Amino acid sequence: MNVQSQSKRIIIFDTTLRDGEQCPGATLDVDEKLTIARQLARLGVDVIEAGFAYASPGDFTAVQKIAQAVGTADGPVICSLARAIPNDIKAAAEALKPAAKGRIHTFISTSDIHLEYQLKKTRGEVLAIAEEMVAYAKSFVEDVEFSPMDAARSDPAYLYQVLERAIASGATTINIPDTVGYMTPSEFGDMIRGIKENVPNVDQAIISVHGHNDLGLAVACFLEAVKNGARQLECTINGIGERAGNASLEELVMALHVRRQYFNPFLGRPVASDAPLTQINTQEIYKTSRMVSTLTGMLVQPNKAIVGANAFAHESGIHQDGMLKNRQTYEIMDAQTIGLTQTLLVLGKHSGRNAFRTRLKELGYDLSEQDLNKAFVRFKELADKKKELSDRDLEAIVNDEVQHVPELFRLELVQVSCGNRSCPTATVSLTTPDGEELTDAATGTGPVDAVYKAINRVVNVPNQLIEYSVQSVTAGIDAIGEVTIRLKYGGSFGVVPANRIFSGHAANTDIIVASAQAYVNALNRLYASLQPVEPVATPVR
Ligand SMILES: CC(=O)SCCNC(=O)CCNC(=O)[C@H](O)C(C)(C)COP(=O)(O)OP(=O)(O)OC[C@H]1O[C@@H](n2cnc3c(N)ncnc32)[C@H](O)[C@@H]1OP(=O)(O)O
Ligand SMILES: CC(C)C(=O)C(=O)O
Ligand SMILES: [Mg+2]
Repeated sequence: MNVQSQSKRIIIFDTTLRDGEQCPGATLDVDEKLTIARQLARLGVDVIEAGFAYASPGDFTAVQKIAQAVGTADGPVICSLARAIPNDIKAAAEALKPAAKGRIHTFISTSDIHLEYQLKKTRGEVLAIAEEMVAYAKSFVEDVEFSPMDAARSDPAYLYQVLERAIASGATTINIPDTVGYMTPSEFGDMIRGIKENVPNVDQAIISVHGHNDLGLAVACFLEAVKNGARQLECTINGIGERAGNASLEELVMALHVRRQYFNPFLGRPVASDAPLTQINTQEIYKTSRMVSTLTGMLVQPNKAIVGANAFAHESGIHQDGMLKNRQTYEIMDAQTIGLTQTLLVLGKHSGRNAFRTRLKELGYDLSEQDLNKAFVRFKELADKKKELSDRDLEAIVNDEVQHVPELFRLELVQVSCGNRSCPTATVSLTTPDGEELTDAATGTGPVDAVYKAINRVVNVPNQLIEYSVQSVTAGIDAIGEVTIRLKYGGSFGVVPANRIFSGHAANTDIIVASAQAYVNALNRLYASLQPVEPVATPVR
């Protein structure tokens, strides 16, 4: 059998639930592990290393439950780690029983430093243990993986010998770990080529790689390994794991996806083939990343490749301009490929007019060139003070700088009666655009609601209040209350874009008065925008 050369695709072995969980503070309970395992199956990983069954009763149960619930015939292989010790292997075999496809992953160190100080054993003793324990694991399951721990710092001649014996004893996957993240990519590639060339029975097993990110090189090492014959990659979601973490699944998968034509020849495929190199459903990547981050409490740094908050966000004007003209000017992947809805154009001090105009249009403002320039000056001034400008900031800029709304309706009087034993009632008087003073009253769920209902009876423009906020701008009992209102047009004249928001703003020591003024302010903007096409006015009493 020539297992290795038959494999024209890359097997993704996820160890988030084993090595990933080994990072300080990332401990998961059984249910959390099960939740992640289900998501890993949706993501399409080939193998889930569900835990280290011997390590604790909780890990045993987690491996067992995952084997039962996720390890179905058409699901992933479920794997448990085990030291090269009979009791570890027995526990792994027992926990994996419910899995349709179970794998025991047994390991023992091969570097002199580990042999001398950790295991206190000779090379000959470790060779014999490896051989014996692989055979023992094989007595339980067909699928056995063997790892010579700290392979990267092991004497190559000894490493070849151990691997040959492990394969002869039944290992179907030989996994080559850079346990301490020491190697450079070309050295790692050379190590894999050395194994291919010097382990006589290597074709009877899949060559796998496992690596850590102590020098930030794990993914780069793995890609060199693929070029030299590795066909299984052991990795974790968000790259979590022991110390600086493991090689990150999303980075590996997307590197192989985006650059598949570069990697094709190394897998014996035609260069131009567009067929995926892994069976990962890339659209599940972002969701899986969020889930792992939430459940482990391990935050993802914003500039993390693929899944960081900034991975598909652009702030600088030149990039945003390019993106708006053609996404490929500044992106090598489509955000949708990893399950995000879209690329983000973040408006900040580095942004330019094109992105500013585009976002305003999305918010329903189609400004003339002159107005746009005016608003843009204000935008840059504000952006110097704030890291990121929200849609609300943009609305405020346009409202203040561009739309000098005439005071069509003017608040003359607002009076409320409320308390714990009375129904909140408000009376308002407004001067209308025709100069007439109208008064009306209404009851509501509270004083502000009553005021707004009374104002609506006078103004008579259908609208939907979508935000009301009140904040104090000075300290103490006599603080000034600042009220901000956001509303949408609720009618059907068809002249106001459906997404257009009208904001109103007012400050007063009496928050009921501030609320009434802010509302009238927003209604004036809405009313003004309706005027040229359809005179709604003539308030009906
Ligand atoms: C590179 C890796 O990621 S390896 C996996 C690391 N993961 C973990 O260690 C998490 C789970 N571990 C545990 O829960 C515990 O360490 C246990 C249950 C496995 C063992 O606990 P203890 O019996 O108390 O041993 P302890 O952890 O103190 O020491 C490890 C022992 O295993 C031995 N050992 C380490 N690796 C191996 C191996 N691959 N095969 C055989 N023996 C090993 C060590 O030499 C040491 O033996 P000693 O006690 O005779 O000196
Ligand atoms: C158990 C082995 C594969 C490991 O995690 C390592 O060497 O880093
Ligand atoms: Mg590891």
